[in-house]
Amino acid sequence: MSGSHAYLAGLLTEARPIWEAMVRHPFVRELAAGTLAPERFAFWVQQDYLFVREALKIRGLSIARAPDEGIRRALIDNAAALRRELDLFEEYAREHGLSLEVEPTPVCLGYAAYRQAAAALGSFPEFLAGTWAAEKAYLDTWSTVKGAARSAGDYQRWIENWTSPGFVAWVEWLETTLARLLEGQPAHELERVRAAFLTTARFEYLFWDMVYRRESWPV
Ligand SMILES: Cc1ncc(CN)c(N)n1
Repeated sequence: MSGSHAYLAGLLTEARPIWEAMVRHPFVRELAAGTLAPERFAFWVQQDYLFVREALKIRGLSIARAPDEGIRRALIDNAAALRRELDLFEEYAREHGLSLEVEPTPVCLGYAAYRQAAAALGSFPEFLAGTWAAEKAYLDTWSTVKGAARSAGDYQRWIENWTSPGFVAWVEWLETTLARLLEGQPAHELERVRAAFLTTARFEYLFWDMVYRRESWPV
C-alpha cells in the first residue's frame, strides 16, 4: 500500500465512530426495518432533492477546477449520474403527490454551502476528500439498508442507485484519485484533507439526524 493509500485508510479508521453513528442512526435502522414514519421519509426526499440540486452546481465548479483531463472527464460522467439522482426524487414526488418546493433546513443549507465553499475556495484534494466522504457515506448507508431491508418497496430505486456497480466504481475512483493526488503533498495539505473528510462525514450524520427529527428553522 502506498503512503497516501495508507493515509486514507487511517482516515477511515479515525472516522469509524462517525460512520457507526451514521449507519446505526434510527432513520437508517427504521428504513431497513420498514417502520420509518412516511412523513420522515418524505422530509428526507424533499431535503435530499435540494441537496442534490446544489451538488450538481458543485460538480460544475469542480469540473472547471479539475487538475487534469482524466479527472475532468470522470467528473463530467458523474454529473450525468447526479442528474439521474434528481430524476429519482422527481419521479417519487410525482407518484406520491409530494411537493419539492420547500425551503432548505439549516443543516441542508449549511452542508451544501460548506461543500460549495470547498469546491470554490479549497484545494482540489480537499474538495475531493469531501466528495469521497459524502459518496462513501451514501454507499455504506444504503448498503446497510439493502442488507437488512425486509421489504424495500418504495425505497428500492434508491437502494439500487447507491449500491449499483457504477456507484461502487465511482466511490473507488474517488479514493484512488485522491491517493494519487496526495503523493508527495506536504503535511499541511494532508491535514486540510483530513479536516474536509471528517467534517463532511459529520455533516452526513447530521443530515440523517435532521431529516429524522424533521428539524427546520426554530424561528
Ligand atoms: C446528503 C447526501 N449525501 C450524498 C448523496 C449522494 N450523492 C446525497 N444524495 N445526499
